[in-house]
Formats: sequence, structure tokens, C-alpha cells
Amino acid sequence: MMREWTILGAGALGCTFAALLTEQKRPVSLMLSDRRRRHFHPAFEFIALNERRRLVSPHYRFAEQAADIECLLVMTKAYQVLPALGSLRGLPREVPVILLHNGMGIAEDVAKLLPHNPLLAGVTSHGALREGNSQVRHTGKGETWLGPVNEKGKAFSHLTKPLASALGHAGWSEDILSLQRRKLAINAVINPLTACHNIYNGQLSEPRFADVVEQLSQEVHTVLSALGETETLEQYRRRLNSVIELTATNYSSMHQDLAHGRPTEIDYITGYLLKHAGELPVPVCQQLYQEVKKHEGQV
Ligand SMILES: NC(=O)C1=CN([C@@H]2O[C@H](COP(=O)(O)OP(=O)(O)OC[C@H]3O[C@@H](n4cnc5c(N)ncnc54)[C@H](OP(=O)(O)O)[C@@H]3O)[C@@H](O)[C@H]2O)C=CC1
Ligand SMILES: CC(C)(CO)C(=O)C(=O)O
Repeated sequence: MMREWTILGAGALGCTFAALLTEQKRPVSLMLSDRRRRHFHPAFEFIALNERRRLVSPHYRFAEQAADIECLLVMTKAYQVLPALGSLRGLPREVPVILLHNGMGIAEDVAKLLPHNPLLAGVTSHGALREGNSQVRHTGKGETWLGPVNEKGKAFSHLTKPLASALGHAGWSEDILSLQRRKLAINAVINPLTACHNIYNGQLSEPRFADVVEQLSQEVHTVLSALGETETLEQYRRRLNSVIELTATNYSSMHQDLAHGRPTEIDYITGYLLKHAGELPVPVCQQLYQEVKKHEGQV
């Protein structure tokens, strides 16, 4: 039986996944927030990497239709995950729930909220941008990894198959926590620095940022190592530099969030590190956290 994918969070990434899944004739529905109830477009325009444009018309659902969900991909911002899932009364307990947001620390609360559901997490390096109310651009193709958060989640590795054919790549990792930490390690340097200094990612390679990038990388690496991460500082530095190079002309998501007056995901990136630092000194993380919070408060 072909399972219908329900995507909770019809934003840049959610619409991009919906467009790529429908292209493979996979049944998809987009679950919209309450505020869209009165004004949603029946279709959105998807601009593919090759500039080809097409209209995508998935099924639309609202929270009260949670009982019909077969497989749930959660693609809201990190701070929206718990309120969004909390409104899904009647979600069947056998439905797998896959969390695809940036940052960490939410899966633990979701496990308490939905103790019976198979719970999975994922990381993706696809890029997507909203260009208007009903227009979404796919900006970069990347890898997507899923893995189990709880015991029941372990039975769902087969979900990577339809995702791989739609997205170009999807893999399964029993240690998804490690992949999330590695993504967080990148975001914890690039995102707050680019947001606070109002620069694009590539500018972090300029000599004026060398010291702060180095100090911040060491702090991030120390905290994540204490949490069990095995990547060496040297391997991490190389990975970070390569992401800075590959995304040199991008504005990071945190930069864009601040620039558009939206809340950021800082609590689940730098905030997660601060929460787990214990006695470890993390002065640069602390300072950047406060600075981003201050900017958020001003918007
Ligand atoms: N965009 C990208 O390139 C990438 C994003 N990510 C991560 O993926 C996540 C999503 O990012 P992105 O798509 O850019 O974010 P967006 O802000 O574009 O999308 C989030 C969507 O979630 C919706 N939403 C919020 N609350 C609810 C709710 N209660 N019920 C239903 N829908 C809800 C919002 O709806 P509304 O507009 O109505 O408020 C919005 O459409 C983030 O964690 C991001 O860091 C990861 C890799 C790449
Ligand atoms: C990798 C990076 C930093 C690319 O901009 C990103 O994931 C983000 O902006 O959130």
C-alpha cells in the first residue's frame, strides 16, 4: 500500500518536499496552520533548480483532520513544532512522526507529548526559499538522513526509499543524533555570526573573523564532544570551512529570520549548547546568544 505523506509546515522546505514527492506521483497532503484557514491558495508555484516552474496542487488538511494522517513529516521551524503537534488531537498512535527541523532539544518533549507514536528525526541539506505567498524556490539539492528517536521508530527505515526517489538521496542512520549534532555544530557557528554581523556566509572566511570563528568552533566542539561526539576538532574545522565555501553567497537562515523580523531558532542551536555546557566555559556562545536575543527583541 502506498502511504500518504502529510507534511506539517507548508513553508519553504515543506512545499519543496511536497513538490518533489508529487513529481514521483506520491500521495501528499500539506497540513496548514490555523491562520491560513481563511486564505490559502489551492496551488503553489514550485521553481525547480533548473528554473522550470510548475503548479503543485496537493491535498490540504487542517489539524482537526489528524485522524486521517498515515505518515507525518514535521517541517515547521523548531519553536513551532510542539504547538503544531499539540493541536493534532486524534493522531493515530501507530503513525510515524518524523522531525526535520534545525536545532536540537525538541525530540525529547515530542516523545513525552506522543509517547505511543514511532518517532524519527531527520537532517537535510536541501535548500529552499519562499519567494511569495504561493511561490517556493528549490535553491539547493543535498542529502537527507532519517533515523529512529525511539524503539518504535526503528521499524521505519523503509521510508527512505520513496524519499530517495523523490529527493535524489535519502539514507538511514541508526545514530541520527550524531548527524543532528554535526549539523548543529555548523549552524552554531555560521548562523549567529552571520546574523549578528549582517554578512553572508562566505564573509566568515575574511581574516577579521578568523579569531572569533576559531574560538567559537573550539567551544562548540568541546560541548559536543562532552555529549559523545567523536569528530576531531580538525575534521570539524575542515567540514565547517567547506560549508562556508559551498554556501558562500547565501545568507544563513538566522540572518534571514532577523532581517525579516521573524523569531530565530537560536534557542535550539546556541541555546542547546548553553544548556548542555555544564561547567565548560562558553563565553562566545553566551555573547552571541544574548546578541541574537537582543535583536529578536527589537524586531
Ligand atoms: N529552508 C531551508 O532551506 C532549510 C530549512 N531547514 C529547517 O527546516 C525547518 C523549516 O524551514 P522553512 O521551511 O525554511 O521554514 P518556513 O518558515 O518557511 O516554514 C515553516 C512553516 O510551518 C508552518 N507552521 C507553523 N506552525 C504551524 C502549525 N501549527 N500548523 C501547521 N503549519 C505550521 C508555517 O505556517 P505559516 O506560514 O502559516 O505560519 C510555515 O509555513 C526549519 O527548522 C529550518 O531551519 C533545514 C534545512 C534547509
Ligand atoms: C548550512 C547553513 C548555515 C547554510 O546557510 C544553514 O543550514 C542555515 O542557514 O541554517
